[in-house]
Amino acid sequence: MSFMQTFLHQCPLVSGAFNQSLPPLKFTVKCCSLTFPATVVNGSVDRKSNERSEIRLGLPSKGRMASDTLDLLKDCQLSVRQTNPRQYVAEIPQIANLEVWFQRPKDIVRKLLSGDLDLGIVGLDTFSEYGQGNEDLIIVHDALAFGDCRLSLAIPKYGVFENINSVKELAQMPLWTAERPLRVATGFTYLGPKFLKENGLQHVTFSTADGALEAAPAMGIADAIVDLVSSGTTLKENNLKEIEGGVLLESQGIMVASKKSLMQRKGLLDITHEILERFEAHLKALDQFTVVANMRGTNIDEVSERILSQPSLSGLQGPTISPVFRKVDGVVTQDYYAIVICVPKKKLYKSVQQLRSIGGSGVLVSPLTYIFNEETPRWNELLSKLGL
Ligand SMILES: Nc1ncnc2c1ncn2[C@@H]1O[C@H](COP(=O)(O)OP(=O)(O)OP(=O)(O)O)[C@@H](O)[C@H]1O
Ligand SMILES: O=P(O)(O)OC[C@H]1O[C@H](OP(=O)(O)OP(=O)(O)O)[C@H](O)[C@@H]1O
Repeated sequence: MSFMQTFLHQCPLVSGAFNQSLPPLKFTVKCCSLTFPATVVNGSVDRKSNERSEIRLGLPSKGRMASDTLDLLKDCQLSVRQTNPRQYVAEIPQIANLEVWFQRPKDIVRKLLSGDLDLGIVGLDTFSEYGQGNEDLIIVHDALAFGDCRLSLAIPKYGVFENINSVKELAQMPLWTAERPLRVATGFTYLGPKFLKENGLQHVTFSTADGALEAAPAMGIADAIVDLVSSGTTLKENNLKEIEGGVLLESQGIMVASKKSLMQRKGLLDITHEILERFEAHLKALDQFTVVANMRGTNIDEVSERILSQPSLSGLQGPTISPVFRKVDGVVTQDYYAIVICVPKKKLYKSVQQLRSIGGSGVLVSPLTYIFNEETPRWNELLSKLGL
C-alpha cells in the first residue's frame, strides 16, 4: 500500500479526488483526535509535515487483552491516563513524550509495520499472524504473563476422526484428495495454511469466519478448525479434540517494537529501556514473597549456618541477617536475629516449615512489587538484536 493509500485508509475524514494538476493545497486533516497540518502537493502528501517527535505505544483498545495490559502498566506505576473512554489517544504521565494509542491488536501490528506506532503490546498469536515474520518487528518482552492461550488444530471426536489422534495420522488419511480436500476453518489465514503445509497436508482448503469457528464442523462447513484455545471448554462443548502435534503456538501477551523506529527515533530506546526494566522487575517479583522472621541465636555466624542448612531459605543471593536489640531487665541484649529472604510463592509453606524447624518465629510474609537485578537480560538481548 502506498503512503497515500495508507494515509487515506487511516484518516477516514479525508475524502475527495486528488487531481495531479491542482496547485499545492493546504488544509487541516483531523486524524482520530489529533489535528495536524498536511500539505498536498500534486496529489501526494508531504510526509515531512507529518513527522512526529512523540514516541507512540499501541495498546489493545478492547477485548481480552485490554484490561490486563492496563493492569500490568498500573502495577508497574505506569498508569495510563485517558480523558474519556472513546478517545483513542492517552498518556502515561510518568513518561514524557510518550503517546498511547488504543487500537485493535491486529492494527497495532499493522501500524508498527507502517511506522505509525513504535511500540505495542499484543498477543504472540496476533503478532505472528499479522507480522508474518517481518524482520522490522522485534519482540522486546516475550512473556508478560497474561493472555495465555494456544493456537491449535482441532478435529471432531466423532465419525471418520474417531481414531485420529495426531497430525501425522490426519495427514496420512487417504480420504483427502484434490477433489475432496480437508476443509479447515480458521481466522489465522497466514499461520493455518503454513502449519498444515509444513506438516505434510497437501490437499487442504480454507474458509474463514470472525468467530464461533467451533460450530463449523457440526454445521458441515469444515472438517477441522485452527483456533485459539485456553480452557478447552469451547472445544469440548462442540465435540472437538486437539491432537498430538497440533499446537501451532503457545501465546501470551508480549511487547513488540519496530526495529526501524528503535534505530532512528530519538528517545525511543530510553523509553523502551524504562518500560522493559519495570516489566522485568515486576514480573520477577510476582513469583516471590518477602519473608521476615526472628530467630534466637548466639551470634550471626551460627544463625547464618542454621539458615543456610535449609534448602528453601537461601533467598535470591542469600539471607539478610541483622541483630535485634532488646532490653531485658534494663540491659540491652542481642540474643535474637531478624532474617529477610525472598521465597518463591510456590515454596512458601515449605519455607515457613523449614524456618520453624530451625527456631524461626514471628514470620511475616508480604508481596513484592519489583526485583531489580544488576542486569536486565531482555535489554541486553534487545541491544544485541539491534547490533548495539
Ligand atoms: N480463549 C481465548 N480466546 C481468544 N483469545 C484469547 C484467549 N485467551 C487469550 N487470548 C488472547 O486474546 C486475544 C484476543 O483478544 P480480543 O478479544 O481483543 O480479540 P481481537 O484481537 O480484537 O480479535 P477479534 O477482532 O476477533 O475480536 C488473542 O489474540 C489472544 O492473544
Ligand atoms: O478454550 P476456551 O477457554 O473455551 O476459549 C476458546 C474460545 O475463546 C475464543 O472465542 P471468543 O470467546 O473470543 O468468541 P468468538 O469465537 O466469537 O471469537 C476462541 O476463539 C475460542 O472460541
